[in-house]
Amino acid sequence: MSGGPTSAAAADRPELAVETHHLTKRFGHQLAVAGIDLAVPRGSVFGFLGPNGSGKTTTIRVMLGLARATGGEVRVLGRDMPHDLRQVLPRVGALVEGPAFYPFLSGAANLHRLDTANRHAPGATRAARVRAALERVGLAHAAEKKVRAYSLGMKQRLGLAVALLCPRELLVLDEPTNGLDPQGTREVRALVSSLAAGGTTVFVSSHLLAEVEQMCTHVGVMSAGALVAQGSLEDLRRAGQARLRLLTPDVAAARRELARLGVVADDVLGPPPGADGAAMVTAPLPEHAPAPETIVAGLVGAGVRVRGFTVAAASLEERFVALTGEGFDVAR
Ligand SMILES: Nc1ncnc2c1ncn2[C@@H]1O[C@H](COP(=O)(O)OP(=O)(O)OP(=O)(O)O)[C@@H](O)[C@H]1O
Repeated sequence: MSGGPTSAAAADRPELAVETHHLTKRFGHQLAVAGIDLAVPRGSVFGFLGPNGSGKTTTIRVMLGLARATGGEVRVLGRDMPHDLRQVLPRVGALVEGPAFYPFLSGAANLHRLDTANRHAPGATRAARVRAALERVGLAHAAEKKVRAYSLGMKQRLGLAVALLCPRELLVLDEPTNGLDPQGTREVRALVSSLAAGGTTVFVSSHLLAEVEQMCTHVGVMSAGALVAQGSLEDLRRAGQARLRLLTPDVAAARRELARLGVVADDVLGPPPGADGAAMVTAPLPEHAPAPETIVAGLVGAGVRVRGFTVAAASLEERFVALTGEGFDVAR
């Protein structure tokens, strides 16, 4: 089942591991995914970031052929989904909503069972692959333990091990650190990095900005079913508006001078403790604002006593809050 119009269209963008066009999913009247155009570069670690209920899992389920789109197109590894599901799925490892394990079987026995069900997996190497997958997720010591005695974090790791049983071109991980303690979270991050270093594209959803910042090269931001931003982490950082912070006792004069320079200050917060009557004036810097040294010169020239002055790029968090109107949980 190769060739045809599907492959021809996909060949237009062979650099993408996942590509969607106007992908839409409705549940009755509810629009869960609102016409999104995802572009996941091959070789990237793509963080699919968004608050709970923003449509991440639904998108992933449609990508993997677990749910049908209401409209739009999905291509995974250059092929049409769900049309080419049988060709695509053996090349994709997925951890979505935790696979069902038999509680009365050991972790290793569960992996054996699942691997046997995969007709693309060579039986001769099964035992070695199961061992290696358990080692990679740090479960070698619990290989023979029954899954009913596993903690939530251990089950999550076992789910990851399933995705690692065979080499894959693309790994799709839905909230892989859910249920893991900080140590487990670090290990998953390291695992994702080592997989990416080996050339696997990793698509990982998360509601934790800090997590995405630490392990991803690219990010797509979902908000209420819409993809509100997408690109490399660097691009998104650059797109954030810089902010000026000025510590001065001459607030009114500072605001006037800033306005003259085209910079509109935010409302001033109370004076910081011990700042000797000075207050912090902050302002977003428009794209064509004068250079910081010009602003300082203007302020000094207008008689403003400048006790502190910084210009800092917006943090990714500020950028995302601006995009989604919501805060993200920040992993500590
Ligand atoms: N099977 C379903 N039937 C009806 N509504 C659904 C169904 N699955 C998801 N939804 C709704 O679609 C919206 C998107 O849900 P989805 O699970 O994709 O979000 P999410 O970003 O993955 O959130 P979470 O991190 O909480 O899983 C939600 O409002 C949800 O209630």
